[in-house]
Amino acid sequence: MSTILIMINGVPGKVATTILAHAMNDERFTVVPFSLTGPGTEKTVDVNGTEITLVSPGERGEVIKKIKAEYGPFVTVDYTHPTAVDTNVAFYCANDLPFVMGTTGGNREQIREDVNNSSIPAVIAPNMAKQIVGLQAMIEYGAQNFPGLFKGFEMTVKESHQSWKADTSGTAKAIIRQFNLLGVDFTEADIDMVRDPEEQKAMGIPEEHIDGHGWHTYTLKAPDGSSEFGIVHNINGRDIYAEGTLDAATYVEKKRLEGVKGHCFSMIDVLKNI
Ligand SMILES: NC(=O)C1=CN([C@@H]2O[C@H](COP(=O)(O)OP(=O)(O)OC[C@H]3O[C@@H](n4cnc5c(N)ncnc54)[C@H](OP(=O)(O)O)[C@@H]3O)[C@@H](O)[C@H]2O)C=CC1
Ligand SMILES: O=C(O)C1=N[C@H](C(=O)O)C[C@H](O)C1
Repeated sequence: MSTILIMINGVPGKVATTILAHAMNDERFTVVPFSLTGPGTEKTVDVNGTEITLVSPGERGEVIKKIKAEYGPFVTVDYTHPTAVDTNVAFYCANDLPFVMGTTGGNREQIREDVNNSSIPAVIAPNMAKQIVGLQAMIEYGAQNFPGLFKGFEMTVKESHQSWKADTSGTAKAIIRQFNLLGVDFTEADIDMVRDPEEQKAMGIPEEHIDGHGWHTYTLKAPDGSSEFGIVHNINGRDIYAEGTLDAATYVEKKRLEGVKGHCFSMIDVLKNI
């Protein structure tokens, strides 16, 4: 059976490197040993004994032509930086690189429009952990079938991540949008973001995961105070994102082979079809 060629961008970043290590151990994939990265000065990095060549933003136009000529079609996975999302998507669309976008941030409407106007399929989602995607699907079902169910309820949202995270949680933003449809009055600005390690330790986040976690709590209180509902998803480390990301990569490859062009899929699409 032939394997799927995969290039993971954002190495030596934390999540990109984790996903790369998982892909190397997954018999469905062969890794393209290049990674489009940021302006850092490293030229190569060793990941589990494989040398990955890092391609800086200024070099990528030339290098990608050579990679395509040498390897043929491959799936691109992006775990880079919120400030890089818009230009990366424009680059993937312009160079016909079907992709999985795990990076949060950017202009989400614009990136969907870019894909819709391109010749490639893509999966775009702020969370690739399949159990969280399942939870999102349940909330979306509620929003579509019982709009206004939580009207008048008071919502609080707390999300905690490693101190250097560049943006507000993309997952929290996506879940809030569904709760808005369920009737809750809440905006992204109301999210309680925790980035202070001391506060995180006091919340019970294990010391070894202060530098890599995503803890989310959503609570809803009835207007008369008589009832309270809660949703919690607490993730330590980054391994949980690998399975969903790699399933999304197989999905994008399947869509490419089917000839799908200019279409954005979600992780809920992936979950339903894998
Ligand atoms: N969808 C999901 O399930 C998940 C999404 N995420 C998201 O993934 C993203 C990455 O997170 P994380 O690994 O923790 O971040 P890191 O800061 O550890 O890594 C980001 C990497 O991106 C690189 N980078 C910066 N600019 C560019 C550019 N223009 N093109 C390509 N690469 C660039 C950085 O390079 P340099 O050091 O040179 O700047 C760095 O290597 C975040 O948006 C995060 O929210 C995280 C977990 C799960
Ligand atoms: O930066 C992270 O770490 C994470 N980012 C995603 C988000 O912004 O929601 C997903 C997860 O929470 C981890």
